[in-house]
Amino acid sequence: MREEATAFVPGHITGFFSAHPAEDPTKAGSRGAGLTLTDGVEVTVEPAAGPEPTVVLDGEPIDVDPVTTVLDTLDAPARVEAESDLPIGSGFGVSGAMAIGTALAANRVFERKLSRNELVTIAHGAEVQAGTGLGDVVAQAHGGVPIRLEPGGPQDNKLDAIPARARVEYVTFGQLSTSEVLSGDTDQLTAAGTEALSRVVEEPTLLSFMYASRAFAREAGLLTEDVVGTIEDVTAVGGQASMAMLGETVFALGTGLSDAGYDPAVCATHPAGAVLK
Ligand SMILES: Nc1ncnc2c1ncn2[C@@H]1O[C@H](COP(=O)(O)OP(=O)(O)O)[C@@H](O)[C@H]1O
Ligand SMILES: CC(C)(COP(=O)(O)O)[C@@H](O)C(=O)O
Repeated sequence: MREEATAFVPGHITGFFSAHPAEDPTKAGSRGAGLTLTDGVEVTVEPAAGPEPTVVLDGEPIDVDPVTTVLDTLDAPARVEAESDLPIGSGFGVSGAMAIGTALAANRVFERKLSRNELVTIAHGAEVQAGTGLGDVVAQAHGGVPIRLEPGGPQDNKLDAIPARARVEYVTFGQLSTSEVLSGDTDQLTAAGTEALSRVVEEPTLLSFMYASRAFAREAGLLTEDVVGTIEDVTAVGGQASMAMLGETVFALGTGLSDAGYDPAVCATHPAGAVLK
């Protein structure tokens, strides 16, 4: 057994998505598109001192169901320490990042000898089962600007990508519970997500991704006053912004938010996917 291993996982902002439930959580998931980010989560795994696993995020103990499930599945009694550039619960896929980072690092520390696809499948299934996400894990494993054409883990889904990179700015106003939204009626959201995906498939550019994301945000009925006002401010100065699903967060390409007078966090699209360091 190794002493410890660390993985870096990019954050993932979903612009739009449709929900595709299935009995088997490794086959369930979402279609959609989003941006993976150079801001992300660094996850370090070491054997736990006692029999109980512990999970710590930015110095505070935390319960993240998908992480517990990943540790159980890998039979890895571990201490997981995560450092995040991004807030949890605000649409950046932090729970998914912790799940896949834990899977990659625990596989190494406990010498489980699973393949990358097997580890991504475990993390994806754990995230879907917990209701904390549907497509973040596979997007975060891929990197870039992934288009999720078919739902599910790596054995079932189909991914493409927008061949582009960009500076990304974001501001967060608060949290939105992904599991609450996903456990409600998702019909309207899925209809809007399907329409948005067909636009981006027809024209896989960042600009069409932003148009499709804004239309989705409007139609999905999830906008808050702060989010609407901020998107309008960016539009007024000729920028491109939309809402990060599912969080009270606005993201913009280039200098959209700073041009509109905000003081955003700044990063870029991530060129690769989750990696062991
Ligand atoms: N202080 C906290 N704030 C938000 N989520 C928390 C907190 N502590 C634990 N959690 C858990 O973390 C997960 C966050 O999932 P989610 O809302 O999908 O976030 P993200 O958008 O970052 O993936 C949930 O399982 C939630 O129960
Ligand atoms: C939008 C969401 C269902 C949740 O994303 P988050 O709140 O960041 O966990 C995502 O997993 C997706 O399928 O696109």
